Amino acid sequence: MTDKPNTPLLDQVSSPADLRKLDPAQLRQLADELREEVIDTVSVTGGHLGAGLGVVELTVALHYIFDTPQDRLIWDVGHQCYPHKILTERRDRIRTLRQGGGLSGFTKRKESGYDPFGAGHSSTSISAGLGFAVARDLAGSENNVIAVIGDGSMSAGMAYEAMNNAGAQESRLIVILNDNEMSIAPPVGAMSSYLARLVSSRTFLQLRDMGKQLLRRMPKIFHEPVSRAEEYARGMWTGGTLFEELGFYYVGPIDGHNLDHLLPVLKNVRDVKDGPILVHVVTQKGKGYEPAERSTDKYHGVAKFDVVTGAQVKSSGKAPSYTKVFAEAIAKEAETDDKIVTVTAAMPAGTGLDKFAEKFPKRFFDVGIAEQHAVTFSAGLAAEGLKPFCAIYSTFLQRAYDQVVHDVAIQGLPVRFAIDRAGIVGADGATHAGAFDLAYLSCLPNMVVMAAADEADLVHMVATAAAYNDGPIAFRYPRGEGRGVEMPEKGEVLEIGRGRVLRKGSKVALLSIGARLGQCLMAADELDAAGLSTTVADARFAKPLDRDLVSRLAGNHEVLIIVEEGSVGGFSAQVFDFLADDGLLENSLKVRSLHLPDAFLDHGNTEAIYGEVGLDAKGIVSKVFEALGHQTVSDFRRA
Ligand SMILES: Cc1ncc(C[n+]2csc(CCOP(=O)(O)OP(=O)(O)O)c2C)c(N)n1
Ligand SMILES: CC(=O)[C@@H](O)[C@H](O)COP(=O)(O)O
Ligand SMILES: [Mg+2]
Repeated sequence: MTDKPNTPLLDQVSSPADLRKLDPAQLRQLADELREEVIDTVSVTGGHLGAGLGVVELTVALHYIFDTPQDRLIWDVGHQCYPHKILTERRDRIRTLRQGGGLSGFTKRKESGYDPFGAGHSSTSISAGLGFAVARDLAGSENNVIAVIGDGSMSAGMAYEAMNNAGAQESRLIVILNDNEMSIAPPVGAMSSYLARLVSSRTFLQLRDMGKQLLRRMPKIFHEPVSRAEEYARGMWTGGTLFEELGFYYVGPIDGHNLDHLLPVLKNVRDVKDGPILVHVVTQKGKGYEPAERSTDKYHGVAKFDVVTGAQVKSSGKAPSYTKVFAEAIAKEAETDDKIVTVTAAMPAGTGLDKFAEKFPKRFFDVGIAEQHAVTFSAGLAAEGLKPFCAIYSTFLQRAYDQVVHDVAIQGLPVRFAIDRAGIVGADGATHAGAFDLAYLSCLPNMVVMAAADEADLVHMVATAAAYNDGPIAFRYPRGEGRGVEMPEKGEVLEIGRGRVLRKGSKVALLSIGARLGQCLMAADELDAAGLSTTVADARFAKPLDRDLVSRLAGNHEVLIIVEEGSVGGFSAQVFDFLADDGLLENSLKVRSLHLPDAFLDHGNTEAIYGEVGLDAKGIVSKVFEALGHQTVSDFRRA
């Protein structure tokens, strides 16, 4: 392709096929334009910025050297894939990123053939890549498989399980380790220190030692005359690393922003015909955008922002976020209880525990992206008499389910699970929605499960969890701001398994669990106004269920609506089970439940999603009329 004067190169490149027509000398300009496009886009959509900026050159080089989509390119987490989306036929929709009906903020199979594997959660790429590689071998195909994984994501067990398996297989798999010395926060752990040492200690000596061994696999670069760039690439072959011990060929470290280095190395790697290979690429998170480079989180995830100043749009801030309320409450409890310790799996800011860490550095543990370990580590702490608060997003706790069951619940250990982001999360979509915790925790013997109806209730639940020592206890709360209720001076210890009635009526009962309570109260206003006297109750506990409360609601009302921001099989299922067992469904009671549908909900505006699934006041009112056999309020009035 010829470079048209004054025409941005990016305008000529809508697919990797277009990209491959460019001269290598043009790729620098293309990368610069791509970076600008990413910044510009995220300034209007918000989203994950720093990670994508760090892999602009890598993205260009990968699509240039490899024959995507025939060659399978798998991005770990997928939060760094915006440059990839722009280059793979999605530039025209890039400004719909993370909006309802628009592009996902992560890789997604159903969105594009260039996304062979979807993600959102970390550390899956090597396992998936090995699956693709083995399937290719069984089919007798020749395509390459490339997994790109970050240094933070390398801390998770899955990555080691995958390397352990890949290192023992003959399958040809390319793993690119994108080392930017950052997770969301600065990375923690021995692996992170090891990578830092590896980067700073590479020497030519190791190279020569490994030369012979590599010769077998790398005939091309060692036998053919080489250009200066290839000479550089050759200079990067080293040995004796942890990765080599695991059976990988290790290449690197290389400067991931230097296309003159990336291109020949990737080309040579492409031409290796067997075995797993790991290319260690060093990049800078937030590269090329000064406000991101200089910020401590490298603009990992941002709201909409002003491109010139980097200033992000602030939230309306009417009420404190649940995360902040949790962070303050746990710090307060810890002041008077030195047994309290906190654990996060690489989300110190996301869970609010960074504030706890400032106050109690010795009682705070960031274990890296390692949810399974976080849970069992907490179990060990609890077994020795400490009071661990293990703060994990609902969606990420899914990864540690066996640890919750086997290491915590069966042994009845008093681990306190602070489950943030429970319910709809909006722009991150299905991979991050906290849909299932009520279902997967309430079915476990020995478990106490609470859900905060508002930010004041969350303070009480923190106090309750701190005081409860008889077994595991969990409390869930949603992403975002509270309802603006009055805050208590101090958390009050709640009676385990006891709900509360907020307003009393006689015809309709709304039994809410969690933060949809506000919508239930609004619905009750409407129902009362329509002549349907309405009770609103807050179950507070999904387990143990307040059977007395449920019996009273069932016995004294004509309609009972159960409202929860959770999946099928959650709180409603527990209530139905009890109603059926107790014979309470055998009278004239009309019971309905409002929960998340049996579907994975795509990303979008949170309020819009509530409307779509009927989990707002309007949906609750409609459900009541539906139960009474009327479609609308007017139908009801006419009847
Ligand atoms: C299982 C899981 N836990 C936590 C997260 C939240 N998370 C998303 S990206 C990220 C940091 C990843 O670091 P790294 O792989 O180095 O990528 P970088 O952002 O530095 O490019 C974390 C902790 C996640 N997506 N999945
Ligand atoms: C990619 C990822 O998993 C996280 O960055 C996540 O998007 C954070 O979500 P919150 O913004 O809710 O903390
Ligand atoms: Mg990183």
